[in-house]
Amino acid sequence: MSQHPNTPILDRVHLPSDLKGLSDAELKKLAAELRAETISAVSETGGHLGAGLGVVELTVALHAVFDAPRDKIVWDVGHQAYPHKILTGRRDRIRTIRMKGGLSGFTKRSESPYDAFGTGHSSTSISAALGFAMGRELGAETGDAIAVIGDGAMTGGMAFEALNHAGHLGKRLFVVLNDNEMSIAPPVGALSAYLTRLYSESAMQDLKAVAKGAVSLLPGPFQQGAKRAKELLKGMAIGGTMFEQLGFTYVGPVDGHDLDTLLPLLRTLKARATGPVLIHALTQKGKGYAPAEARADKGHATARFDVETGKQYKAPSNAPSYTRVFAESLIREAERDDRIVAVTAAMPDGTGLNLFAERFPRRCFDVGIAEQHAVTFSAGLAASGMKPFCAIYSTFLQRGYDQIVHDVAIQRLPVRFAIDRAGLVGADGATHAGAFDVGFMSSLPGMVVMAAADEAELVHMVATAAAHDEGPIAFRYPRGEGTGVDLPERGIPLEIGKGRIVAEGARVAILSFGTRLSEVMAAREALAARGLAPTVVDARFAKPLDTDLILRLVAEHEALITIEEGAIGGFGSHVAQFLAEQGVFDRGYKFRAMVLPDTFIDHASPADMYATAGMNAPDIEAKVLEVLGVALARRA
Ligand SMILES: Cc1ncc(C[n+]2csc(CCOP(=O)(O)OP(=O)(O)O)c2C)c(N)n1
Ligand SMILES: CC(=O)[C@@H](O)[C@H](O)COP(=O)(O)O
Ligand SMILES: [Mg+2]
Repeated sequence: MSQHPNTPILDRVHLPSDLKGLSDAELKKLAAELRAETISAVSETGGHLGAGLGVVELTVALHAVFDAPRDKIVWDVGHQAYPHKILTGRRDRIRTIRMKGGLSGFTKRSESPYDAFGTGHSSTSISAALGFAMGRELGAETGDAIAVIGDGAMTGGMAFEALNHAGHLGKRLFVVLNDNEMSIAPPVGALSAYLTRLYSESAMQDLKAVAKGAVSLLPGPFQQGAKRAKELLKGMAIGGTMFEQLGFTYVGPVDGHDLDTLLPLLRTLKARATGPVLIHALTQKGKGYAPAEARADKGHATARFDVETGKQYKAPSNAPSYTRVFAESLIREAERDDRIVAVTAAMPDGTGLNLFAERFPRRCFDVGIAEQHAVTFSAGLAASGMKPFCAIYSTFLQRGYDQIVHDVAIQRLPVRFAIDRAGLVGADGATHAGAFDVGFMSSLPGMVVMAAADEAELVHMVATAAAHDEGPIAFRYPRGEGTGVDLPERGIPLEIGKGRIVAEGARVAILSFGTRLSEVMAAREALAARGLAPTVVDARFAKPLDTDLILRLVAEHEALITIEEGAIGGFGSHVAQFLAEQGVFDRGYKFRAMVLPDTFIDHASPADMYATAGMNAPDIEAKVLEVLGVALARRA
């Protein structure tokens, strides 16, 4: 069907196969339309903007040259995949992204055959792409494997594990290093400096010659006896790039926004590559949208915004965020104790340690996206007598678990783990849920595990951690705003292993661990209408348990219910284990543990996710009635 010449090309593109018939000039026009559509969509939904704008041309070029879904494109982290989603049959749903029932904010296999691999956590793409490549070598029905990994993600250790293995195997694999000189914050580390040298010391390869068919600029494997890329890098001390030392053909640096370069380059590489190839593409995070380009984070994450002005529509906050309360409390403790230092893994702003770094620049370390290193680096700091606060989101702390066990717990080193984003986090969905830290931390001998019920409790827990030198200690708190409770002038160290009674009552005792406490109190209010008034306790500690208090509650109540923002294996499991060992269940004592269900809960608002998990006030009310055998009359 002939289209009106002014019909946007994007209106004609539903799947990557629709790109094959487009000329290079039309592909360039498409890129401009795709960028505009990405900006428009994110302005309505909020989400990750800068990274996607930085890969618009790469997205068009990769889908024009390669043949997804047979060819597997793996987007590292996946936060840059909005343009990819628009080109792969999801333009009609892109304005549902990160919303309940909508598209995931990252790539997700169950969402589309074009999402070759689920991402969300950084630095996994090369490993996954190599897996696809070796599957192909062994006869799987797949084509090429292409990992698109950012300069920030490249600082993740597993990226090097994968490069090392890929270089060893020597099989055809493409790695596009999307180098925009940004992580969430400006990147840290020697690798970033090295990458900068790669394109400051060596002329940007003028690969336009490739467009004329002259391939003389490409490295040796692409033509007999020709000069290798090393000619372009001969000024480098090591004679060739680090990537070549690892067995890759290094191609670059190239302009990652120039389709006149990218298209012929990718076509040539696709036609000729016989082994692993790393294409070093220079891009700009937030490219093509001035308000994003101008921001310090280049528009990494954004609320909904006005396209014309870039002004974000941010709901007014009623209370400081838990993150801010943590950071300000830590600063106050650090003013009194110069042994306190802080460690973040590429999340200075997300953890609030950017505030700490402003105050104590020499005592704050951003190690890059390197959680394993962050943990053992903290262990080294503790072993040297410092008081390290290792601030890592619950979900990302999973990356450093062996280091927590082997380097911290076994040696009983007093590392303080500030575990932010505990529980269900909302729009980032299942990959970012802080669901498991209570379980994996409280099973470790000698680990103290706390959860703040509100931001005032968090202030005291920071003080408790600062004072606790006997071994490792962890405290968790959720994403987002606090409850608005008054904050104490100064944190007072809590007695380790002791909970607090929040409300005296009868018949049922609810032992709450963390911020479900507010929902518990709301349920208690609703139960009053039925003449029921449960005792409510803020456990404060999952380890060590307040066993005296638990036994007293058992003695004084018919039933005990625990609740926590975590999966099975955490606080409730430890209470159940303790009661079982005490023989409490032998006499049929009633006990329920409210934990996250044994499933991964998709993105929505945190309240909606907790409703799905059955852990809001109505669910708690129902649990009390169920354990007492009281029928829950239909609520009007
Ligand atoms: C293991 C892990 N740690 C931290 C994060 C948080 N995070 C998301 S994106 C990002 C920066 C990624 O930088 P880069 O790879 O350069 O991509 P860019 O945003 O620059 O496109 C970080 C630290 C994560 N997703 N996974
Ligand atoms: C893509 C990624 O992993 C981070 O940007 C993450 O989304 C940050 O989460 P917060 O928004 O909770 O800081
Ligand atoms: Mg980057």
